[in-house]
Amino acid sequence: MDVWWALLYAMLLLGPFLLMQVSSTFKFHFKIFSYCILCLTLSALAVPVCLLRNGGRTVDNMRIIRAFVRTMKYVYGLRFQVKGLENFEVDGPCVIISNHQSILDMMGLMEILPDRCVQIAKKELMFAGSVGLVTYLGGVIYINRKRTHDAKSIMGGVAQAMTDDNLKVWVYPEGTRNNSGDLLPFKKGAFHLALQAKVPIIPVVYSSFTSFYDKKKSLFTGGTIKVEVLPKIDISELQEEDIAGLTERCFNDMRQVFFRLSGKPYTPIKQSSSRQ
Ligand SMILES: CCCCC/C=C\C/C=C\CCCCCCCC(=O)SCCNC(=O)CCNC(=O)[C@H](O)C(C)(C)COP(=O)(O)OP(=O)(O)OC[C@H]1O[C@@H](n2cnc3c(N)ncnc32)[C@H](O)[C@@H]1OP(=O)(O)O
Ligand SMILES: CCCCCCCC/C=C\CCCCCCCC(=O)OC[C@@H](O)COP(=O)(O)O
Repeated sequence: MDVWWALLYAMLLLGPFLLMQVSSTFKFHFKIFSYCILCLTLSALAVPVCLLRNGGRTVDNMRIIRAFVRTMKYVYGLRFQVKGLENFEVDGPCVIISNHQSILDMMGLMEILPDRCVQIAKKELMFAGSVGLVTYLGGVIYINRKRTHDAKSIMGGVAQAMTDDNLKVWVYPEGTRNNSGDLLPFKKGAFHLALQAKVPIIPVVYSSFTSFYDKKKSLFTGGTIKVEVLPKIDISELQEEDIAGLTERCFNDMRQVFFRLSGKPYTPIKQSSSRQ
């Protein structure tokens, strides 16, 4: 009999806790699901607007996509505090690099996206229904990350297009989403691209999402994201052999700003020693 009483007490004590856990996990997944549905719906609305305004695949469609995506932050209670936007005022093309934490980054990207700017994306995005179609219409450049050789040759073509069509290119040098509260070591594609196109690099840093968005804790609430556009880095004097140093410099500079914006103490590490 005592065992039954003990079980009853345990259920009464643990029940609400378990229910809360289940409901917070459910709420998290529901919010992510709703985000995807919203992206698919807005993309489906944006596609005909892009086609009617600009006829087909062109970077001019990015202005339309940007206008649609900028409305999404209100749905999720996100605010952006942006500093250094004047650093985007460069004459002609450039490579923009930024940290990548989650699919929510699309809102931060579109919040500050300069005109005539396309992004480098994994090719899988092309098959994401209306989202894939709208990214195609906006001029997004797709790469196959599993085939380094193909990715490199596509990036080579991009360097030429940047100067021919006066394009800015946005690259996530971490190469994947990373919500760990730190930066992943940078891949080198963005730096080769800047050197091949002979254009400056503009780093952009977003503060850590972990206080309001954390997959492991099923946390997704509203919050403020601090964004800083850093001064351009001139690469005109650099050669191929300087790429490792340039990558390291950008990684360290951005990591330092990332920790400052996220209100966390900075501890230096070497990008090469943090490679996985
Ligand atoms: C209307 C409502 C809409 C709703 C919302 C929807 C969408 C919004 C619309 C539009 C926005 C779309 C935004 C999409 C964002 C998507 C983000 C992503 O998909 S991130 C993932 C894809 N991106 C990347 O991977 C970019 C970063 N990666 C790289 O740059 C890589 O370097 C690489 C080119 C992919 C190669 O990968 P690898 O793993 O092999 O990298 P390494 O850096 O280790 O390089 C190996 C070796 O090669 C040398 N190298 C690299 N690049 C080059 C080059 N271009 N030329 C010559 N050599 C190169 C490098 O130096 C290494 O050699 P070594 O070690 O000797 O130095
Ligand atoms: C009929 C087909 C239906 C397909 C349904 C697809 C569902 C997806 C719908 C909406 C997703 C909205 C995502 C917005 C764009 C996100 C871009 C992005 O952040 O990609 C992640 C990529 O940077 C890195 O990928 P990994 O972290 O390496 O993985």
